[in-house]
Amino acid sequence: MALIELRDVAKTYPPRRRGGDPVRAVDGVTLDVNEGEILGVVGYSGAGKSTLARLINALEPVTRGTVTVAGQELTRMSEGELQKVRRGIGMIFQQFNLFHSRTVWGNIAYPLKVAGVPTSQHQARISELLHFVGLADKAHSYPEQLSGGQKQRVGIARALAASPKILLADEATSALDPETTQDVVDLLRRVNRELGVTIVVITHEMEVVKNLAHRVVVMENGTVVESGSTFDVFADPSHQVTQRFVRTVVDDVPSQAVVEELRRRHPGRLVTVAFREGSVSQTEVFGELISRGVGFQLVYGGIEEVQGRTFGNLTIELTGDRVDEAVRALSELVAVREVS
Ligand SMILES: Nc1ncnc2c1ncn2[C@@H]1O[C@H](COP(=O)(O)OP(=O)(O)OP(=O)(O)O)[C@@H](O)[C@H]1O
Repeated sequence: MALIELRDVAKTYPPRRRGGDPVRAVDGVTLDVNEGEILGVVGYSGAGKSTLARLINALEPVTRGTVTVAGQELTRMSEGELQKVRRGIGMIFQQFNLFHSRTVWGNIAYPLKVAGVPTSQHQARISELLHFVGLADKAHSYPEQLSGGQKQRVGIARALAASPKILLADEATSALDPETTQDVVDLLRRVNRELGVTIVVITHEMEVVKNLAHRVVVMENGTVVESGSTFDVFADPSHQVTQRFVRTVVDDVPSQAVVEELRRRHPGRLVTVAFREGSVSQTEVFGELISRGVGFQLVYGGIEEVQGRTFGNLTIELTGDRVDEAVRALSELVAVREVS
């Protein structure tokens, strides 16, 4: 059984205007989050990602369907039981949501108090958390004295204070620069690997998903339009929304404007060849060309690495007498697209 299970979950809000239509923020989502995994939830603004997070951590009731966390179905729980579930789920946010009038120490102590951890145990726990997030020297600083990345580290320490099994990260890196984002991504990976915390990462940043998530779901208009392993989603995005997201970080297929430029400079036959680690190697593909005396030149594309496996699209200009025969042979081995 998955740690989090959503079955046909819907959340509808009342119309924004009198006489308007109800807002279907989440509209029939079924998904599992397995224990120990990092799931990326991707979608444009308004797709329903934050609403989904609020349904998972029981901040709001569903309109339809069921949410089950660690075997317990939320709709069947009393408010007291729901509070316990919420305590087992840490949250971090884009704007960090720290208490500005409290020190770093005070911010991390807060959830310990709420969880009823005796004050005598605070010192050891807070010190352990500060070391884990690399802020041992900032215990007595106030949030305004910290950088964005440091604030998010405090947010992570605070979210982990009561030892949750699940961490929900809602656009947690969206306010950070790329380098700081990578530091926070590295820290979240340690949270997952070293502490065994299951993480749901809600984001529109594909670089974060690529570097962090094991699996991805893509949302549009409250529904899941695509899901799969991070490798498969990046290597072979099928839905148009997914393709647009993936293109923000993987730009290995030439756009129409680039094709026109390539055509001007390369009179030979242009084809795009898709490579996937674990299937046919580049040596085999280029071997087919060489054995037929076909000239080739790489004119566009690149090879990416996701989850330790490589994939990519290479656009090649082919020249020589036996090009047609070579393209037929290549098509037996890999996906080949004509560039026109
Ligand atoms: N409390 C609410 N009352 C009414 N409508 C809401 C409420 N919360 C969200 N919505 C609407 O539900 C839809 C989904 O919103 P949601 O915030 O879940 O999307 P999102 O993918 O997280 O987008 P963003 O990244 O912009 O927050 C939007 O149309 C939003 O206006």
